[in-house]
Amino acid sequence: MTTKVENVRKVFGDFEALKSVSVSIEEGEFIAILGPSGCGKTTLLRLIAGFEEPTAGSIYIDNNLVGNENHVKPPELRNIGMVFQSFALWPHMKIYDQVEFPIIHHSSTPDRIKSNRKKRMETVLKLVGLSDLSERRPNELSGGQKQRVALARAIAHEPSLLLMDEPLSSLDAELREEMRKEIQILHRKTKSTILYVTHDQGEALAMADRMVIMKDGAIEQIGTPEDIYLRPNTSFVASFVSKAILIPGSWEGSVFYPDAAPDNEWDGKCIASAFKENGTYPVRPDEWIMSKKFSGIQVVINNALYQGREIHYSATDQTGLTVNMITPISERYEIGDKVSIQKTGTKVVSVTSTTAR
Ligand SMILES: Nc1ncnc2c1ncn2[C@@H]1O[C@H](COP(=O)(O)OP(=O)(O)OP(=O)(O)O)[C@@H](O)[C@H]1O
Repeated sequence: MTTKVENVRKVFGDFEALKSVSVSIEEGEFIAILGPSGCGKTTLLRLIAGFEEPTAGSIYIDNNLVGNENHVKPPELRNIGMVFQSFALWPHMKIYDQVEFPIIHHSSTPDRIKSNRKKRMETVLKLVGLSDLSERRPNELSGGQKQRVALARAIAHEPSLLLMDEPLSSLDAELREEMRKEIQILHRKTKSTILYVTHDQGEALAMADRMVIMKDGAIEQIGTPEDIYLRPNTSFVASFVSKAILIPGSWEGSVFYPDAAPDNEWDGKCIASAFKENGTYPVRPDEWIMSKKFSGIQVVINNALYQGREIHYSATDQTGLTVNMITPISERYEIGDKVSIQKTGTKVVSVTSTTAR
């Protein structure tokens, strides 16, 4: 019962919004699609939903061909549920009727649900905590409650695939956090397959079983959150997801020598070949250590943001490269301080310095 996108291309006029995208989603998986604005996330979701026709390639849901350049099965005949960023609720309809709508009208709704409609409605409304509000209309609900109606409507007919397009983007930070948890609980309870579009890396890292990282209409990397965060395959994934900076230097096998501190040796066994080919090493802000006592890349601190448990420093090296660092609160430096920075795990070369604090 997988969903498969095979070599799907989508062209609008003379603009190629998707360039031969392929991805296979297993039953019950939570997949987050992450990428900058305009990279084709929504287009991919709309193609899977059946709102768009592929220019080339094929889409399969539950092993059935649902779309290619000659044939597009309409959304209501695909076994899917959808949640949009705008909620898309009908203003004059009671919550109960909104949630019941797909059970009655989707031809893919299983007969056991159609014939036990009342029971299913009780279950779904309870699952999203709306049992007491079902007689209300959308204008009588808060943002979070409306979001839950949209979720309930999307899952009521037990779709095999749930498509969510930035479903939390119109909620404030607190509600967003709460709804994130609810979606995760819902996923665990319903075991539905979820395709979740977002451009919030924290959200994707926290929620997904696997992440699909897109750029310019193509997939850059597919992997678990840990793979993507710790072992990016491309410069784009390293900087977009992990906020890594690419340090220039030279590679000898799996050892890296940064240009700015060539006596330092960085272990690069887990670094992808793309970085070895372009002579860089990706370092995340939390991977730096700073000191006046060891030899490393010399930088001058130009900004320090106190964040309670940690400090976010920004510093510039002699070439003008700006490095962002997150360090424990115990390490305090002033703006204008000259310090050495090294990647954690590097063999430390001590220097005798009278300026050491
Ligand atoms: N119907 C259309 N006609 C022409 N161009 C379109 C159409 N739909 C999308 N595009 C273009 O295709 C590209 C991908 O759009 P899409 O909405 O998929 O991006 P996105 O990654 O979801 O972006 P965002 O995060 O801003 O929602 C964009 O450049 C967009 O302008």
